[in-house]
Amino acid sequence: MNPLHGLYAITDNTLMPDDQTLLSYVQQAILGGAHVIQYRDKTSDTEKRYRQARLLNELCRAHNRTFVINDDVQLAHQCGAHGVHIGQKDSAIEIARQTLGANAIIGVTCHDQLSLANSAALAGADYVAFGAFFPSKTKPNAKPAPLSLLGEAKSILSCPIVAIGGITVDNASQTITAGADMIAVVHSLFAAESITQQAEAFAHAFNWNE
Ligand SMILES: Cc1ncc(COP(=O)(O)OP(=O)(O)O)c(N)n1
Ligand SMILES: Cc1nc(C(=O)O)sc1CCOP(=O)(O)O
Ligand SMILES: [Mg+2]
Repeated sequence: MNPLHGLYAITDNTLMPDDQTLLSYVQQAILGGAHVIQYRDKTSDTEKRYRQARLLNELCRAHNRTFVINDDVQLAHQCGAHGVHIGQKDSAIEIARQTLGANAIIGVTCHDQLSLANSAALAGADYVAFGAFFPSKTKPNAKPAPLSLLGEAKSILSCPIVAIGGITVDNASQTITAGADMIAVVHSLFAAESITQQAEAFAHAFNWNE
């Protein structure tokens, strides 16, 4: 299994408010074919975040899935995650690398800007993320990005490319055809009636389009 390819599932502290729901939803996503899991909890409950990050790390390791923490380099280090996803206002890539080591996976948000992706790649990012490609229920104010950006990025970057923002089963193939190696999804996956079936549908989008 390519650890940086396919469906990239991002958790949500509103849709999955307690430990049991979080673990159950993520397990269903994994069974449906999610390759990468990101723990994204925007609360300031340090104790809960540490506990949940450790639980998810165990689950992902047991299923041989890539586990990444959003924003928090120290939490990624403490819970033993494979890596961290950092935005333009989060820690610097150099700090994340120093803290997590040479083998850690460091992903970087690049919004709609190739120049940010170039800088991130030069600084050692393992993947770059662009978005938002469609209106997002999770982040309604995310700046829009054009699909053409994915093809342009593919032609100049050698690291994997993530597409994010409002991705659904219906529009996923547009991002894959345009050049995305991974599609990062919150709402359309974790608010689905059957998370496993929805993850399968996203995973199939890669088989049909590559
Ligand atoms: C895979 C992926 N791509 C982009 C983001 C957004 O990161 P950021 O801009 O730091 O915003 P927050 O997620 O922290 O609100 C992401 N988390 N994951
Ligand atoms: C966390 C995040 N970052 C974005 C960006 O554009 O950088 S869009 C987004 C939310 C993704 O959730 P959904 O799949 O529900 O739209
Ligand atoms: Mg962030």
